[in-house]
Amino acid sequence: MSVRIVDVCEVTKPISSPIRNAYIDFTKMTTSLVAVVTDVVRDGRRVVGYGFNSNGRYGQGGLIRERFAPRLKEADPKSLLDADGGNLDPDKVWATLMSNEKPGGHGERSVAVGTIDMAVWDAVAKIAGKPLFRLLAERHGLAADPRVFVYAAGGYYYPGKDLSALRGEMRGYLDRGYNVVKMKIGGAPISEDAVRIEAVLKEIGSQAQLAVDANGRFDLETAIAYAKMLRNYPLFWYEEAGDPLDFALQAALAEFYPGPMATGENLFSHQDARNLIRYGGMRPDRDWLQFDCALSYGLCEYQRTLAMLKTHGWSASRCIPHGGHQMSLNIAAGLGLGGNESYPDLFQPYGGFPDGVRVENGHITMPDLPGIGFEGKSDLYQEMKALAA
Ligand SMILES: O=C([O-])CC(=O)C(=O)O
Ligand SMILES: [Mg+2]
Repeated sequence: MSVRIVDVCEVTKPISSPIRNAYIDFTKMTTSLVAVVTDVVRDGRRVVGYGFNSNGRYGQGGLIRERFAPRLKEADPKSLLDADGGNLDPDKVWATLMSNEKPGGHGERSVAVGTIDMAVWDAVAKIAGKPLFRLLAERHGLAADPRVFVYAAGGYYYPGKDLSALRGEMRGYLDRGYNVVKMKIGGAPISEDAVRIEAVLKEIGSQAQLAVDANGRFDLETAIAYAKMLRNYPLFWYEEAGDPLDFALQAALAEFYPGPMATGENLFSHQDARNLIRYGGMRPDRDWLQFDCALSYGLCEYQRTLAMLKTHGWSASRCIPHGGHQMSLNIAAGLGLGGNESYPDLFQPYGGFPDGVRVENGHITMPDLPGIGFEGKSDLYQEMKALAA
């Protein structure tokens, strides 16, 4: 049996809402939805792999349609296959996507490639007839753990949102089974943010822990001022204080903030991730890494990032990716990450879990669906099917 990619389709979809973090609002946010259509038939249906990019970087239709999809469609189909020709080889597909691309400058193209890569892995696992997390665990000689820690991200600035609305939002997450919640900081004066944090801490009490996210807004002086305020609270983490590429700022901050810090969602290659590990002063015993494969060249690249972390003494369990998608849930369950982000009320239908999956004590259990599991989430699959089925 041979496998052939017969089409790569893309459509750009809105994931807009009036929310705001310290850096951007999401009133015009979009995502690319991609389908990699194969000529393989499973259970009477053509195998189609699906992917989309995480929130925050907009759709990548131009790059996908003009540069990356044509490379796959023009490639010799045999050059994309694994050793026995029975499935696609994601690394060979990745190398084809990245042919004639210079090193460095990892910007939008890492999002475009990450989106296609998600669809390729979905197709590969479906052709293998397995959930992606089981396929990944097998390939790495690991035991899959379908139980994955998830936390509820939200707490955005929103027109007219007062403290009681913020508290109500957080209460809603606790009611849905989460025990870690996240809110935005840095989009208001520090005194106001301190009041917001106190209000949330009062609401969640001992039922949950709070993480805060500055979205890269602060200069060193402000990051330190916040560190001095935040260190008075037992926070789950202090996220992305300064510019994602300002490793010196991140390293300096550790002197002022003994608690856990998190960053990495805006680093888009294993080389950028390596620079954070080399120069960012991140502490493998307490800090968290948030690289998101759907923004950073996909799972092929994420596996290189995990290998790099290992050589630097970091455990995969320190990774809790940004993005709230099922792709990272599979990586977490298959490769032993520390968990995954989730946005219970945002970016639908792309984020979240298959229908019927519930959060219990801050964890979900992955159902055994072939591929990434998108077919188990009916509102999402509806959009995917409309693109290609
Ligand atoms: O607001 C955003 O851009 C999303 C974000 O940082 C997160 O989920 O950590
Ligand atoms: Mg963040």
